[in-house]
Amino acid sequence: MTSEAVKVIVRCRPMNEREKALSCKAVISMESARGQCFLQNPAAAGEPPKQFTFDGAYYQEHNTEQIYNEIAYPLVESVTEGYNGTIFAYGQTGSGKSFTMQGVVDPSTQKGIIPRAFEHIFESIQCAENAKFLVRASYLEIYNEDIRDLLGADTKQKLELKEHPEKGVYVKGLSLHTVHSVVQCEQIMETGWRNRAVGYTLMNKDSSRSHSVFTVNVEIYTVGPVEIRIVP
Ligand SMILES: Nc1ncnc2c1ncn2[C@@H]1O[C@H](COP(=O)(O)OP(=O)(O)OP(=O)(O)O)[C@@H](O)[C@H]1O
Repeated sequence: MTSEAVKVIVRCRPMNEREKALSCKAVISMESARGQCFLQNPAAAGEPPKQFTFDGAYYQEHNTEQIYNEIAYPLVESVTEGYNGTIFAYGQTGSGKSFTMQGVVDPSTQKGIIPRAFEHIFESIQCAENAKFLVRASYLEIYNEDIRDLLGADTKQKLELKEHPEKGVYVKGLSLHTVHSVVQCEQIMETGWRNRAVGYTLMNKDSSRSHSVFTVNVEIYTVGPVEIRIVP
């Protein structure tokens, strides 16, 4: 387990074509080894930059493989051991949340955190001795305060947020899909992705315009001394 319960990292993407065409200047610089990020006010060039420190600072040349290995790997590893974990991407439209979480196939170093987590989980399952696993996935979207099941029979139907005294907060009626392989996980991710509300913003022509939560639920049945750990 890592020492801290919550880690915060920052990632800066390269300029897009629109920003290049407008001759935009980068106001961010980073000292990645120290997790430091510097913001220069372009209207006050003489002033020292504002400085922020994170658990990780990833600049334009860094890729998702590095971010996964350094940040996500220990968290996903702990999930395969029976703990809960969440990876949460936050940022304005066009900042690269989908690029980091979902990623691209080419180059392979930029494959997203979600497909990397699939591979990681199924590799752990293959290596595990004396344990059986049940892996299920769900994918929901929050758009204009409404919750929709991206993998449900009716993806337009609004679902309700409920609270259970033992289970905690949950979405009533959200479908759970049993998956047996990385390929099945990828298919589910693609299906859900196609059902998301997309649109155009000035910053991003393929903006998702919504929040989404992809959950992998791993149940571990240890064979031998009776022990069952359920990871929602
Ligand atoms: N690290 C990166 N390297 C190269 N291209 C990137 C990087 N991050 C983002 N991009 C590109 O920038 C564009 C916007 O990224 P993305 O769609 O991931 O933003 P987003 O934060 O998910 O936006 P929205 O909230 O509008 O859905 C995409 O074309 C994506 O390919």
